[in-house]
Amino acid sequence: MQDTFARPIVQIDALDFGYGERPILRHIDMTIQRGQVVAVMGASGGGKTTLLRLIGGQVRPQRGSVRFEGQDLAGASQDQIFAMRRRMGMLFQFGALFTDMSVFDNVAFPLREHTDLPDSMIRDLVLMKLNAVGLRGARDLYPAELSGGMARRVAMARAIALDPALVMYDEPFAGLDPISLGISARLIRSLNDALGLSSIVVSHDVEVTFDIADYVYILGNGSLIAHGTPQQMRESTDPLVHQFVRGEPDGPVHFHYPAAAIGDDFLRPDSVRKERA
Ligand SMILES: Nc1ncnc2c1ncn2[C@@H]1O[C@H](COP(=O)(O)OP(=O)(O)OP(=O)(O)O)[C@@H](O)[C@H]1O
Repeated sequence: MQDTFARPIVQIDALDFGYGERPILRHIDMTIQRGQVVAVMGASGGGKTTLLRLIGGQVRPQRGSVRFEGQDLAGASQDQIFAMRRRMGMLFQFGALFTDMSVFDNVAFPLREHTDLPDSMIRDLVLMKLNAVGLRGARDLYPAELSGGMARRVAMARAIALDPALVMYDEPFAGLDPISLGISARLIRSLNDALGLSSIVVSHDVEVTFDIADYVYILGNGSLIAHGTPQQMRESTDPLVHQFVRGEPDGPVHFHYPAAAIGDDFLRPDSVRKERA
């Protein structure tokens, strides 16, 4: 019993992954401890969403392993992967609610899809989840009638509908105003603690994410460049971490994708003529 609680919910070892020939993630080691909110951060296109897809078993590593609750996804059958996925709640970028369904039906959807529970029990479970995100009273509204922050909270209620062990949030704060952003962040933390979940939050918002995270992994150029507590990240003297934490435009990570010198691309009609010839 002791071991079950001590064992990390997700363990990633020496993982390499690429789409086709193109490497995306290199030699990733990561541990998500039970009960924690863990942030995965880093520059756009760095492979954060891909990492969530690897944990969800939607794609498989080329090398290394991903274990969920001790079970290696690589050796798992499709049925075992489906069973594992039922223990994971996912909230994708912008929540993606079904627009033709009410708030109630959106949250009921995974329960109707994955269980044989009677309607009366589904009703109670949906109202409990909506209550947890403060929207029990909004059950009959449709997504078009919700603010961005409310829609995000409905998506959270749906992500926890099946009582998952792990919830993965992909950019949960994207496009939210500062107040809704603060509410969503506090909610991720309080749902995690009240329901005994473990959470992974992919986000670009350093301040708010550091506020709620127990541990942070920072990805850069496909590799892990740093990990530690938010405090350790803030105090880091590593120039990459420093640039990331402070959102500085200049530093080891360049704003421009590698390109020819500006003088070679502009202001030289002769070179344009040469290219066209
Ligand atoms: N299905 C796919 N097939 C091929 N390449 C893909 C696929 N999905 C993503 N990529 C590429 O993999 C790289 C990593 O993408 P990913 O979405 O994981 O990054 P990210 O860190 O989540 O980015 P962002 O912060 O902008 O959402 C990107 O260059 C992207 O173009």
